[in-house]
Amino acid sequence: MPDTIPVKLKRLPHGHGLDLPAYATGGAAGMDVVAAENIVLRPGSRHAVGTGFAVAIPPGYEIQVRPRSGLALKHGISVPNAPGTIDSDYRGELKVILVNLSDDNFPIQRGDRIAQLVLAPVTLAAWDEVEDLDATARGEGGFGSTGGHGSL
Ligand SMILES: O=c1ccn([C@H]2C[C@H](O)[C@@H](COP(=O)(O)OP(=O)(O)OP(=O)(O)O)O2)c(=O)[nH]1
Repeated sequence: MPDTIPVKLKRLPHGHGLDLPAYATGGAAGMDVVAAENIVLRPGSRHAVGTGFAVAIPPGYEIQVRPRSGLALKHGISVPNAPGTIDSDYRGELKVILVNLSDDNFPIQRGDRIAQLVLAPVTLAAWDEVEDLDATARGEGGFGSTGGHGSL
């Protein structure tokens, strides 16, 4: 079993009675998180869905907000900013931005599992500004420079 990291969580008034984010299986990487509100997501629309809680993530970590594959595949419900970033110094309500990519209304009930949260370590970069970068075989090639999507 991986180590667990304590993360402080504060329920907000409208979050009382809801399930806390939880790992659905022993090997799950993400905790399923539930909606704290009822809403109908119309085709093509987006909404920042409240979860009813705020967190204090330890320094050196972030929480990533990721879509659930079942909702994406069956209903076209995704997280347009995936993975959403919850910073360790953020103290507001954790929200899940959802987008409805289907042609049908998608009703969300309070308590429905809408996304998953992954606690992840953060590595900070320190820029080292230089005049020249080391040469590589790729060079400036990118954005399809190695060919299309056919096999190599
Ligand atoms: O899916 C998300 C993404 C962000 N946040 C919260 C936590 C995060 O720490 C804060 C800021 O997010 P981000 O840095 O992605 O937003 P921004 O558009 O750059 O806004 P800001 O200028 O407030 O940083 O908003 C959420 O609750 N859910």
